[in-house]
Amino acid sequence: MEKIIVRGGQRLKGTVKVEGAKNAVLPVIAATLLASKGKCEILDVPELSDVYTINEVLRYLNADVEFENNRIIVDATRELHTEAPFEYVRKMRASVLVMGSLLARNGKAQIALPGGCAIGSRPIDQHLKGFEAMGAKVKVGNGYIDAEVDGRLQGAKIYLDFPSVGATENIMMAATLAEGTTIMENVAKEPEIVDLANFLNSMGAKVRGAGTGTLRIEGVSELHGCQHNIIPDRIEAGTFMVAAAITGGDVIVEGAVPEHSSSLIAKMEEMGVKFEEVENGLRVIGPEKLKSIDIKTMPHPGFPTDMQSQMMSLLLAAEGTSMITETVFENRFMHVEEFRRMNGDIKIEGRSVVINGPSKLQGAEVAATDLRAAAALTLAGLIADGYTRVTELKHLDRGYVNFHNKLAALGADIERISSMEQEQTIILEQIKEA
Ligand SMILES: CC(=O)N[C@H]1[C@@H](OP(=O)(O)OP(=O)(O)OC[C@H]2O[C@@H](n3ccc(=O)[nH]c3=O)[C@H](O)[C@@H]2O)O[C@H](CO)[C@@H](O)[C@@H]1O
Ligand SMILES: C=C(OP(=O)(O)O)C(=O)O
Repeated sequence: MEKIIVRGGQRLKGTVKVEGAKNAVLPVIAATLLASKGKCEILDVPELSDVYTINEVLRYLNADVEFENNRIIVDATRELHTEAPFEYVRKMRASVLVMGSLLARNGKAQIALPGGCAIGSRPIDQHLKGFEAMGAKVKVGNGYIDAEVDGRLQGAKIYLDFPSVGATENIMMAATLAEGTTIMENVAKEPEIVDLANFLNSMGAKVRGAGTGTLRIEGVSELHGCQHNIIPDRIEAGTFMVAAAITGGDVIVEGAVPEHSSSLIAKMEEMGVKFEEVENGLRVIGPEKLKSIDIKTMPHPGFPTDMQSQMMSLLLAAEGTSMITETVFENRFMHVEEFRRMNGDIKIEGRSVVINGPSKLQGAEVAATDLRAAAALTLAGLIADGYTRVTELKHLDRGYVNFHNKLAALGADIERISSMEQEQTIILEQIKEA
């Protein structure tokens, strides 16, 4: 079983470069299915397992996909198939994002029901409500969602009950080829929504209002290929900001876009972390003592749920009592038990956790419960006494490229092992040291 083994105590220093954003590239790849003419070229693509999975979904749907050197070329000009089966959707929920494109291109889509996951039940009712408003007939049965429209989708007025990122993206993609204008209200405002809208517009779509609460999409009759650079990953950037802060380090996070991380930066500044804008990124300087704060996760521009577990690591190191309230996902505290195994003083109270810091963290074997938890437990390991072993790295690989190597380059004492033999060598070293 693969593990990350990290020994705490090193102050991080140096420069780390962030990759293209996972949550931007997945919808952009799904949107390439809309191009019935020409190829799409996507640059700054991170080499993540999720990217390989969505590429497989596209190939299954009869598109050609080449992926090399952080560049993807998609040719989706042939007639497309209409089904995304469970074997892909189970691996990665974002596979449902092909539904809007398929409905718009083919008038038909069959997608396996995604089901729940480690962070909550994650229904897709808002996606389906949007497709129905545009004239699709949606049936759910035998583990599949079947959506079909007679002729073209029709522009509609759609109000989302919650600013869901996935529903905003899926409906926006479908609306680009609809007849007439679609107005979407209470939509998500994440930077990844803006990136997708920019990509669609480069393909010939007419999407206005991305980044605000209302989107206006004038349908066009066809879309073509184009070239697009993916925005930097604000969650990976934020994870390295926390790595710098938790170790009292001094790190330049190259590619970090301050406006994409303003809530995170504001909360870390409240804790005493210093930020300096530098060319191409942000310098992050950790203080000697971190102050406790309260956090509530919210849709953008509120505090991102995808940084909640990493901030939990940081708050474990802060002086005093902090509270984190999770409002986006109903079950995103699975990592709390793992932090407790490291001697973290955390209590769950409904949708909040109370953290009494600073905890004297101890190395332990801990299991990642989702991709951000994998990163967060590794961050805690950077300051824990002794060795921390993080398992279930398949989660980490969904969202981070070369995480351990990037931390090692900043001075962390960390390695990733893939065999019992390697682990035994490390245990022998530990025994010798003790
Ligand atoms: C690939 C991708 O971009 N993933 C991100 C995306 O996930 P995702 O797009 O799945 O997240 P949503 O914004 O849709 O979900 C937020 C909340 O809305 C609920 N909901 C959503 C849709 C729906 O039809 N009905 C409904 O009830 C969900 O169960 C959840 O509680 O945004 C999340 C919120 O910022 C991030 O944590 C994920 O990293
Ligand atoms: C929850 C996340 O992603 P996904 O929606 O792909 O599960 C995440 O990136 O933290």
